[in-house]
Amino acid sequence: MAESGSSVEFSGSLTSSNLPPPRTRIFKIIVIGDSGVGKTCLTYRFCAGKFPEKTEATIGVDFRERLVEIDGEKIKIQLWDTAGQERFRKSMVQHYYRNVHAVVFVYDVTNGTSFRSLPAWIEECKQHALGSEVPRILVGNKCDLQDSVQVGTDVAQQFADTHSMPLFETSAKNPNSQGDRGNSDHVEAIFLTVAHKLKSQKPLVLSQPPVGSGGTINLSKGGTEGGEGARSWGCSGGC
Ligand SMILES: Nc1nc2c(ncn2[C@@H]2O[C@H](COP(=O)(O)OP(=O)(O)OP(=O)(O)O)[C@@H](O)[C@H]2O)c(=O)[nH]1
Repeated sequence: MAESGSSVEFSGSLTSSNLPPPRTRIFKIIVIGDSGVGKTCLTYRFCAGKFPEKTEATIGVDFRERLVEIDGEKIKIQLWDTAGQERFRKSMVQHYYRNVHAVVFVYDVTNGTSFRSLPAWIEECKQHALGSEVPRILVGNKCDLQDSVQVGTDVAQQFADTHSMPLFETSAKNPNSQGDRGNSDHVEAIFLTVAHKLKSQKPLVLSQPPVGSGGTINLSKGGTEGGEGARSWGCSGGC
């Protein structure tokens, strides 16, 4: 299959037997926020269908993907789980801000500092040409820890409105903890909502996640179990 931008020479007549298979669209969604807010758990929850038994701080970026079918079309949702710790992210930043279709900002409802960091994360996205024209959502995670909540829904909703983002409060650990959601999986609904929005916007097709021209893609990171298609990307040297 040709990569985007290259041409394919084709001779002979096109019949249903020699037509190339339809390409699967890939939506690249980056997940951003302070260290420990639950980005790995949320992405794992969506791609592997469960809460990971243990996680370690993400180094560089991990990506997980899941094939879904929306209105009869198979779509690959690729979630890029970025490192929250500055020391683990700076070499990779250029890589994960390329060809992004949507951004998910995450804070921890039990950690006011993670909420107050959001303007800085929004600013970093803007500096990489990801402003309000790119679909963005705000997720308040760890709602299962009801006795420790520091960031109320009203203040979060006000922030989301100011930045024209929908707000979702959820829990990667107990995704059914939202009373109004009954037995449905709230984490699932959040990412599928983003995918529906992207599908209606007919975004770019990517054949593969972009691999940086410089540096080494390092397929090693302990700690998290992989979801469907889970890979871990660390980058060393010249990234
Ligand atoms: N109670 C509860 N704990 C959670 C939830 N989501 C994540 N955690 C816990 O929070 C800790 C950090 O979760 P991670 O998913 O590794 O956080 P992260 O944002 O990926 O962190 P970095 O990789 O350092 O950026 C882990 O101990 C998780 O088990 C949740 O919804 N509820």
